Amino acid sequence: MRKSIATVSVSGTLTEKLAAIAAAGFDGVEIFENDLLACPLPPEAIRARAADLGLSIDLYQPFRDFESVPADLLARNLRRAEHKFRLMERLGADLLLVCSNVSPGAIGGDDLAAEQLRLLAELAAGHGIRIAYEALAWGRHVNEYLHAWRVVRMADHPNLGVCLDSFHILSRGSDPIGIEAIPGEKIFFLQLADAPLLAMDVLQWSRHYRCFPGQGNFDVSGLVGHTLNAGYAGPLSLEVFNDHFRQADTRRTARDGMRSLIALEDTLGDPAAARLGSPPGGAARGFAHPAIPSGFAFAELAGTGSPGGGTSGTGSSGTGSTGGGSLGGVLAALGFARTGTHPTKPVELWEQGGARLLLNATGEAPALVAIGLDSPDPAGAVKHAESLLSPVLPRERAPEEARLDAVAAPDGTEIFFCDGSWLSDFAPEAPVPGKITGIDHVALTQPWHYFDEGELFYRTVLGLSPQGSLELPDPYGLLRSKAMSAPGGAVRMVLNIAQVGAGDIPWQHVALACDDLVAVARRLRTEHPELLLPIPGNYYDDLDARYEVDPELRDLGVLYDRDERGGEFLHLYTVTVGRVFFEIVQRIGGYDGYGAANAPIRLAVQHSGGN
Ligand SMILES: O=C(O)c1ccc(O)c(O)c1
Ligand SMILES: [Mg+2]
Repeated sequence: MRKSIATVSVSGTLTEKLAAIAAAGFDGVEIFENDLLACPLPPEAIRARAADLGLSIDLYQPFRDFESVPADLLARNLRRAEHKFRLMERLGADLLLVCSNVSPGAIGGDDLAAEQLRLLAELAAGHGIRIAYEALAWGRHVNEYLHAWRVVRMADHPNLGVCLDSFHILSRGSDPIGIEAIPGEKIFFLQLADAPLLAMDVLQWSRHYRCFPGQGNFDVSGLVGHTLNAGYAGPLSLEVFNDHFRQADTRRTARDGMRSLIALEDTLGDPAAARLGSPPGGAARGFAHPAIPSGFAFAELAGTGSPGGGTSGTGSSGTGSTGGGSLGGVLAALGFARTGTHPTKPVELWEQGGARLLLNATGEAPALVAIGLDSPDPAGAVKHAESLLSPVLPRERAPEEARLDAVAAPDGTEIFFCDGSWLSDFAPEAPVPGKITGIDHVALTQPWHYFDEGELFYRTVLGLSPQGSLELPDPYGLLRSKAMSAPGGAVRMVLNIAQVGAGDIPWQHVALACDDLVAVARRLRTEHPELLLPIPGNYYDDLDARYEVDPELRDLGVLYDRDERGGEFLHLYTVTVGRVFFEIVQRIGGYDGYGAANAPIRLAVQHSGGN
C-alpha cells in the first residue's frame, strides 16, 4: 500500500521534513498548514520540491470550524475555503481535510452540518478538489466517526467523504467494526496513530502523546483491517503529534515511522497475526515474525581483560562503583571462570552454568556492547531486521570463524543472531558448575527522545512483547522503564530512558539467574563484600512492615519483592564497573516481574553511594 505521513509528525522546517520523509521511503505527505505558512517557498516551489523528491501531496490540512455555523459565518468560511482551494491548486493538492467544528458557537443538528458541507463540496468541485470530513474526538457536535459518516451520507456529494483517524476512533473507545459499513470509496483518507493508554483529557492526549503504530496500546492494525475490508484503497498515512518527536532527529523519526508501517503491513498480510490485535488495555499485539529468539546466547562486555592483566575501567561516579576493578575480577568473584579465548580477537569467554559472557578488551570504559540471542533462523532474523530498516553490521572474520549476523539496536547495542556455532570459535573448556544458571535479563538505556523507537525495534525486529511500563522515582527525576519479553520469558529486556533530570543515567546491567540467591549472597558477603551494593537499613525496616521475610536478607543486602499471586523475587546488585553492574536474581513461584518496587532504592544508592 502507499505510505504517507503528515509533516506535523517530524521535527524541522518544511523542506527538512520533505527531504527526511522522502529519504525514509514514503510515497506521499500530508502538508500541515503551519508548516506551509512558515515556509519561505511559494506553493509552486513546495510542489516542485515534493515532486523532485518523488513525494505526492496527498492531503492539505486542517481546515477548521467550517460547518454548523450561522449564515454570516458560513459566508466568511466559504470565502476562507475559496482561498485555500486556490492555494491547493498552486500546491497540486486535491484533498482537503476538514475537521469537525470544535467551537462552542457551533450549532447542533446534522441537517445544517450536511447542508453546509454540501455547499463546501460543491465549491471544491469547481477546483477539482475533494473534502475529507474528520470527526475530532473533541468536536462540539460531531466527535464520532460514524456520526461524521451520517453527515457525509446526508450531504450526498461526490466530492465529500470521510477521513478516518485511528486516534480519534480508538481514544473514544468506539468500535472500529463500524468502518465496514462505510463504502470504501467514501473513505477519502486514513490517518494512523497509536497512543499509550492515559487517563487524561482527549485533546491533550492527542496533541502530545500520539505515537507510531506499534508504540502504544491501540489495535491500529485491527482498525486498518476493517478499513481495507470496507474497500479503502488510499494511502496509510501517519499523523502523529508527539512532544518527543518534535524534538528528535527528523530523519530518524521519519525512518521509525516507516518501520512502523512496514511492521503494520506485516500484520495485515497474515490474518492470524492481525487477529492478535489487542483491545485497549489488553495484551500485546503480535507482529509477524520469522524467528523469535529462544534465549540469550551471550552478553558482550567491552573494556577490560582478565583480573590480572588487560585494561581495567574505573567507575565513573565515586560511590557505588569499584575503584579500579576489572570486569574479569567481578566475574571471577561472582563464580565465573574464563573458559575460552577467541582465536583472532581480544575476546574471552567467561561461563558459569548456562550464563555466557564475552569480555572484549577494547580498552574503553566497561560497557555492555552486544547481546547474542539464540535464534531458530539467524539468516531469516537478519533479513527480517533489514526489511524493518535496521542497520545490518559488517563483520570482519577469519574464513574458519563462525558467521555471526548482527544488527544495531537504536541505542547502538549490537544484537547478534546465533545458532550455537559461534561457541566453537572459543574452543571452550567445560563450564564450571556454579549457582548461576543463565542470563535472566539485560537492561539497556535508550537515548533521550528515542524510547518509543526502542520499543518498536524490540517489538518488531526481535518479536518481543511489552510487559508493562513504569515510571520509577530517582533522586533527580523520574526514570521511564519498560520490560519486553519473548514467550515464557526466554529472553527478557528492560528498556530504561537514558536521561533523568539534567543528567544521563549511564548504567546498563546484566541480570544473572540463580536458584539459590541466599547462598550466592552469603559467599559474596564473606569473600567480596566490597562488590555488594549497600542497601539502606530503612529499606529493610519497611520490608519488615510489609512482609515477614528472613532477617538474613538485611545482613546480606538482598532485596525482595512479591507479586499478587504469591510469586517471589530475591535479588542483589553489585557495584558499578564503568557503565555496567550486575544483578543476580532468583524467581520463585512464577514471579514474572523485575523487582520494580526496589529499583528506586537502587537508583538512589547508585547516585549517592549512601550519602
Ligand atoms: O489536533 C488537531 O487539531 C487535529 C488536526 C487535524 C487532525 O487530522 C487531527 O487528527 C487533529
Ligand atoms: Mg487526524
